[in-house]
Amino acid sequence: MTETPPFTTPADATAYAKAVRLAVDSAAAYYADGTSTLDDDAYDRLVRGIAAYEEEHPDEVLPDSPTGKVAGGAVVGDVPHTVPMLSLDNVFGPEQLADWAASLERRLGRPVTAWSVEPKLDGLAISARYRRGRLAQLVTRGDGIAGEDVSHAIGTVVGLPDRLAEPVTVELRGEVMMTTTQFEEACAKRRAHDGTTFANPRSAAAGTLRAQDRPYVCELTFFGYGALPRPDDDSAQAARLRELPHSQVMEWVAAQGVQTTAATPVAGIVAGTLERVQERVGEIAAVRAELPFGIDGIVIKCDLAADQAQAGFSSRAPRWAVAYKLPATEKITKLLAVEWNTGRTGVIAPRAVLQPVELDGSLVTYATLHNASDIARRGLMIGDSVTVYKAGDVIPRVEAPVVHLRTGDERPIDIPQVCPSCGDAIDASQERWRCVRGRACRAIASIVYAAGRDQLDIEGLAENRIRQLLDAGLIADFADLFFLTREQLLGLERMGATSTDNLLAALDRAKGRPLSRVFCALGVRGTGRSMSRRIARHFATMDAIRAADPDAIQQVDGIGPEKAPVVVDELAELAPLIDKLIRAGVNMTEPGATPPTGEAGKTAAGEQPGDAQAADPGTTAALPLASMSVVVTGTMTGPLAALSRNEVNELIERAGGKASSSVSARTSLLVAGGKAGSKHTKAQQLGVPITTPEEFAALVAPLLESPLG
Ligand SMILES: NC(=O)c1ccc[n+]([C@@H]2O[C@H](COP(=O)([O-])OP(=O)(O)OC[C@H]3O[C@@H](n4cnc5c(N)ncnc54)[C@H](O)[C@@H]3O)[C@@H](O)[C@H]2O)c1
Ligand SMILES: [Zn+2]
Repeated sequence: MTETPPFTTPADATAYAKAVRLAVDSAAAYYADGTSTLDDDAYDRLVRGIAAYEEEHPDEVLPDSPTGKVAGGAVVGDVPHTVPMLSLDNVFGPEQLADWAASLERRLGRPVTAWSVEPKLDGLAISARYRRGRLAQLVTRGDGIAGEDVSHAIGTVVGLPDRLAEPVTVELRGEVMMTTTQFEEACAKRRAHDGTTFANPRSAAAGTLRAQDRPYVCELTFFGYGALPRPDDDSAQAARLRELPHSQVMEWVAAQGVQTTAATPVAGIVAGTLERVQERVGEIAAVRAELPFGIDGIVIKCDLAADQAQAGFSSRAPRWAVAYKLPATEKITKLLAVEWNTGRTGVIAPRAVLQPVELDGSLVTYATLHNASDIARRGLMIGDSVTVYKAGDVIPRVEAPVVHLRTGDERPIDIPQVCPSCGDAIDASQERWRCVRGRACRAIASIVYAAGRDQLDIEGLAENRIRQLLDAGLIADFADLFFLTREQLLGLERMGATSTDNLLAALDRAKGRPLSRVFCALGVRGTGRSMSRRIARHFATMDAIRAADPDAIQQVDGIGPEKAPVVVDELAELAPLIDKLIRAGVNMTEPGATPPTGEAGKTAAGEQPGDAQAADPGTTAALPLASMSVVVTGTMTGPLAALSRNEVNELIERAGGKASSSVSARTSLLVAGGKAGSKHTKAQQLGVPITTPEEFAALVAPLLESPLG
């Protein structure tokens, strides 16, 4: 398997010239404001094709070819750099990394003593010139030899102080970027100003840094990755900075009050071996999706100044450093269609159908479009080229149309006038559209969900039977199931005495399920299985849940200020259904849980957040998985073999732990059964303890014996 993404070599001189033109134009647009018609992957493949052609036809190389040039030769500047600001060469996998290291060591004639491994921040390079400790000038990279003065941005860049701790004259180099929060704020400001947004954080940062006369100010972030004394500075301080290993230069930078990645989950490290380098690459890749800022790879450098000095530079990049590229999280593809679906709760949501595209290692065909006003705001059309983003476990989303790729054949997106499921009217009073029938619109879906194995687990109640009951007018929601009589059931077609008695018995068992299952069966928007368990454990009774206001609901782990009012509203809407369930004698308590203290009718638990959080003191701390975050993957064996994944998660939570679906640096334990895949690899990379299903069953043995409800 080759590690380099595929590329096409131009067939002849004409195709080569065309490719060079496209590359130069794209790079010019990319560095100006990020409006390139190519995504990074397509650009990189284009340039590799150009390079391959030039290797075969060295006498045909065009003067404006992007190969061997910083920024593809597409950018200029008028402020000369004291030391060139270069690009980085790329590797795409462990073999290429090993090849690169081997050729570097051949050049040095000795092994590299130590490697420094840092995240490759996805912003733009900047040179920050300090004079006697005061920030005097900001210069972009430009063509590497000279950049553009952007000193007007001084004061808007978090992490780049006006004054250093010491009155030194030094040039700091690093990346200017936008964190996720800064990007969202910037988009909101721009939307309020002219109705448009930025395509992505990188181009937002590029545009913001160069913009001089915007009526609104957007905040940026700086992370340092280098410090250079002036070439003519012969002070002891300057000599020291030139001789220190890169890792210690970075400590000095941080001590000056400048932000580095040291305080982030992807802090730079020093690695003694290439194996450790590769391991760190895996660790950084594993947490990428959870970082509050974008990275597009890992930078590997010789740590020692002597190694760097001896390795030197090519015209485009240092020979002592390389960028290990991670798979792209953003690509341009075609919007083929928009589907509108009415969900279980009556919400009508648009979904983008895309020309399939590989993002962060998986093939993406659908992406979320949020709602109708979002589509209008972005001005999307069918047939548009759109940028799509996906990283880790996030749901892929359409970011923006690439407007200048339009051909004129694009068509407006049809916005439904009636509910796509039942044809009734749409309630468009909120951003999130709903069928006026609400949950009743898709009653069948709600009932199938409620009867499912992870909710009420009503054995033998298949979808066609539910449809039959709905059509016969015997039920309208799932609470009605509990009022069905033997006679009513016997009166149905294909329903014999045995099936009837089995179903009635199954319904009787379902009435005794724990509150977590009953709550989950309600299908409250924004609460799935694990959230339902947390809510049930926190409040212990349905009465307590219903009495909670948004503040009180927010005491539950994972419910924020946005979700809390939705849960409260949903419960109000579901009140008749819940009342009916209570009348039917369905259990409304969570075994083993105690209601929050101070809970007496309508008490606002928000006034005593401390009390509310300490829901069941003492008891949880003694449980085998107290305060542990546990992830389960692969096929369960031994005592766990008979349990569904949801039941294993319930077991984890009964044992005091938190069941999670993805491995991160915060995971305490991975239970890995047969055929465990990427989660197992990720846990190994992160050093998360791994256990077998059998060992895990032994650990939670006392709780395994208790009934599953
Ligand atoms: N879409 C397009 O049309 C288009 C056009 C041109 C370039 N590009 C993209 O830009 C890339 C090449 O651009 P480039 O030369 O600006 O960057 P690069 O990928 O060659 O990397 C060099 C840059 O990495 C940055 N960097 C981040 N973290 C660093 C660290 N810890 N240490 C040192 N440097 C660090 C610095 O800004 C440095 O200038 C291409 O891979 C391509 O994907 C895209
Ligand atoms: Zn409807």
